[in-house]
Amino acid sequence: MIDAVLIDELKTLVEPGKVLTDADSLNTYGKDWTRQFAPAPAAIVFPKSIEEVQAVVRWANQHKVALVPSGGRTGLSAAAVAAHGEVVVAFDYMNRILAFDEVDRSVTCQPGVVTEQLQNFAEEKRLYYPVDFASAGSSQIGGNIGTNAGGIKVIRYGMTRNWVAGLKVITGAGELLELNKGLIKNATGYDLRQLFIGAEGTLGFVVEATMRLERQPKNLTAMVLGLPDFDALMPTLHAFQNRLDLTAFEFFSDRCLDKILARGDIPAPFESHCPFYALLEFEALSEEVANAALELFEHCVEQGWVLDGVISQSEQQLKNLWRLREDISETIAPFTPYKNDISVTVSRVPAFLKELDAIVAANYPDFEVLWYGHIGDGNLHLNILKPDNLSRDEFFARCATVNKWVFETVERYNGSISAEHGVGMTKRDYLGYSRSAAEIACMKAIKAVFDPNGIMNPGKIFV
Ligand SMILES: O=C(O)CC[C@@H](O)C(=O)O
Ligand SMILES: [Zn+2]
Repeated sequence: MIDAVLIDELKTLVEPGKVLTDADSLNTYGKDWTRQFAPAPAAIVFPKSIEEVQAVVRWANQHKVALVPSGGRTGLSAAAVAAHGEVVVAFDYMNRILAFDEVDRSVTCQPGVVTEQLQNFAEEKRLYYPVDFASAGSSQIGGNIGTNAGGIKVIRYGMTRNWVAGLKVITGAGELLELNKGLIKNATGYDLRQLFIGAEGTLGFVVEATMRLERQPKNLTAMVLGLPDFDALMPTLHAFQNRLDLTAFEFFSDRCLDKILARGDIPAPFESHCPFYALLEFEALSEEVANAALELFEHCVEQGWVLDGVISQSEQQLKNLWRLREDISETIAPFTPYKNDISVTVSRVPAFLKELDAIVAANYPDFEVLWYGHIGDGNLHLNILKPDNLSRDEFFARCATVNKWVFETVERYNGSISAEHGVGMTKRDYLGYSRSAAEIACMKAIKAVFDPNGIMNPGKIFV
């Protein structure tokens, strides 16, 4: 347990007022969006420089105090939750863009830079930061790197990992490492940068990141298609992918759409009611491309894969169509959803989905089950909504009993029990379904190298 003397010592390492211990701050900074674990940090510290982060980590080593990193707190796996008296290191005051290089097309950021801030900065430079998701307005670059954030454009641009050109980190041992230094080519042995991406702060803290930028997409155009069943999804994806370079291929069920439309602020895509919807996006670079999209639509209708559809004709329509998909997570949040974020290779999605849907239907006959996700990446989000008559604990306990069947299916399909939300505390006990015992032993050994005293976000990913 951390006593007042230790907290006073911590206060000397940062600027005045940058250690908070009031109940409100502990509650706010001690949790992420999972809301599944009660936050109980001992203090929140806000460093303003690399040197201050380093001093905090050294102090934590000296006194064996556990540290939890905190960014935009939009995570969905409880990786940034401090539930056991840890000190939370929040990067809100390290939120500046430090440098831009137009030749390298790179931008150097402090970890607290908000994703949207980077996206807007890139736009000002007539470039593009392509990692995007609904929480881009709050999530921070440090957290995106810690979780290797994915989102809605992965089919074309890949995960955050693809965009990290260099990192400065403070390891759990308190050392500053400068990893890869923005290079494209660097064949000098182990690429330690990659270890810190997706490590959920268990090896050290990212204190600076050089991110790559891309050319801006031109004339982005979205289509929302209504589909009769799951089976129509993959042939539709293949048909479009064969002729168009897609920037997104997402899907959601009618139940998701019902929840969105019930808000009353987003128009329905079209009148027909369909069991499933796909949202695809491409750059309409020429009339030929636009015509190809329409031909593909007609082809899919003829094949019986698509029942109805709409194509965006303006920037506003593009935005509205995207909201049908992007706003699902936030819209269903008040229904206390039980979440699963799973993936398999794209070719295995149809069989996998069928098996899972049967498991879910058999085990949750009285629950409302919502399917959506990044189907073009093989990534499904399964959300189960809590019925009013069940307590939160009862509901989560019932969902957890079915996890075993879901994860066994994931394992049989060589899939992942966490496609893009990370492991944190929510998936920790299930890691063995996706990683072998030998792999987990290697991961633990790696952690011991960078974090010999086990102070960096302990209890996340594995115990
Ligand atoms: O809340 C979820 O289950 C998914 C959130 C996010 O990854 C999304 O794709 O909308
Ligand atoms: Zn997602």
